[in-house]
Amino acid sequence: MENIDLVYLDKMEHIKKNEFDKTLLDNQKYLKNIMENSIQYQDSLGWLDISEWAGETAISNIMEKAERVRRNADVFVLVGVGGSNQAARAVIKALQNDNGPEILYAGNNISAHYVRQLLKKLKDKSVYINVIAKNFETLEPGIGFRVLREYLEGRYGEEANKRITLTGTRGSRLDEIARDNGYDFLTFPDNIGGRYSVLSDVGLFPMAVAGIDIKLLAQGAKDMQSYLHECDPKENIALRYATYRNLLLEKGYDIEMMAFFEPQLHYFSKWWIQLFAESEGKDNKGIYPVSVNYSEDLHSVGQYVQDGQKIIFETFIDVIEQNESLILTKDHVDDKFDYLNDKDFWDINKAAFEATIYAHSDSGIPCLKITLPSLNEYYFGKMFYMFEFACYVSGSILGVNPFDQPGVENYKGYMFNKLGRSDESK
Ligand SMILES: O=P(O)(O)OC[C@H]1O[C@](O)(CO)[C@@H](O)[C@@H]1O
Repeated sequence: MENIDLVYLDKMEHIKKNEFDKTLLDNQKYLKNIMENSIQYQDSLGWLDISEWAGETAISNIMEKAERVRRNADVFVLVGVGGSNQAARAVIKALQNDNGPEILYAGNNISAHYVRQLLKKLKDKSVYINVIAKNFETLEPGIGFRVLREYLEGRYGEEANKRITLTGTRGSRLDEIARDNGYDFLTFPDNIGGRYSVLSDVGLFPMAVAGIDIKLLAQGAKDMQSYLHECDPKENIALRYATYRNLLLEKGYDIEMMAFFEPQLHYFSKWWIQLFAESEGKDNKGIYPVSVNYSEDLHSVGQYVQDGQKIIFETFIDVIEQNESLILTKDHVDDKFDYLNDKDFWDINKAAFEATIYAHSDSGIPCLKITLPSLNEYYFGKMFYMFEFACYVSGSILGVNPFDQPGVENYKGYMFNKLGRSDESK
């Protein structure tokens, strides 16, 4: 199988070749530190070797449990927020085909309107849910679970417990609730934070329920792991990516914009945003990660990217293998689009991609291009592992702890006060 590739386009030479080579050499010390299993973040590195939580036994256990739900569910509701739902949602939204249960999402907002609409969608359907939360203190999944639990008990009575799977850390409140009520329980690994948890029960169980080939996804991640751990450091895509982005930050490029022309990648970019924002945005440091869904967003932020302040660099995802075809046929109306007759949407989209990256890099915007051989489970696995690894390297270069998120707690304190949470309910 081919690998993911990284190309850097920089017409104005913001980063000179010798500067890059020298910095890359210098940054190899961070890679070495990671490979030598630095003890610094030992309690957060359960994702680094995927065999710990996504080895063969784990995968077959997940598949067996998922098969029971797949056979019986019309609708499967994933209840979770942030690292607890983003990775599964990214893959399911991109790759799920028509067979298997419909996957819905709850516990990722506190909107009365959203939850009411969701409950309407469950009517007359066979409903199963999976609640995923590391500590089960976050408000969104907490009250999302309560609403759905009441709904399921109202509809199925004592049988409701067979329709509920909880994913939490061993010994957590969620674990106790599962034991007290006879719910199925999966493990949220203690040694993995939410945003790094895709290759564990957290990300893989909902994917398997949706019919995603999780074996292939784990294989992609495993191959990327071996490559990143064994390749020549000068070729290491994660080290190169981390080096480019930190050099660009030093030169005033404070915003990284992930850009793609396949809407299938929308939720993947949301996963990527959480990964880098929570890992690097601390101690008054970090690149601000955002994403754009081109070509649509060329008609909104495209103007700013091209002509606005030069504070943005773009990371394009270029999908190589054509995954669909739609030919524009000649039409009886003279709509002035005949120059596109017999052309495939795929090729028109590619032309838009090439024109955009040319126009942006030509006007001095530094552009990274990640070539993705195909949009399938295998390459999603590779991308997940590559970006997680790169985030660890990049956070180390930046000098921050890539595994905590102390800032998130701030607003929570004020919100809990407003809502009257007492110390006893902690
Ligand atoms: O799995 P939990 O504990 O509900 O946390 C969900 C998410 O909430 C956050 O703490 C942010 O509020 C993320 O870091 C995390 O992924």
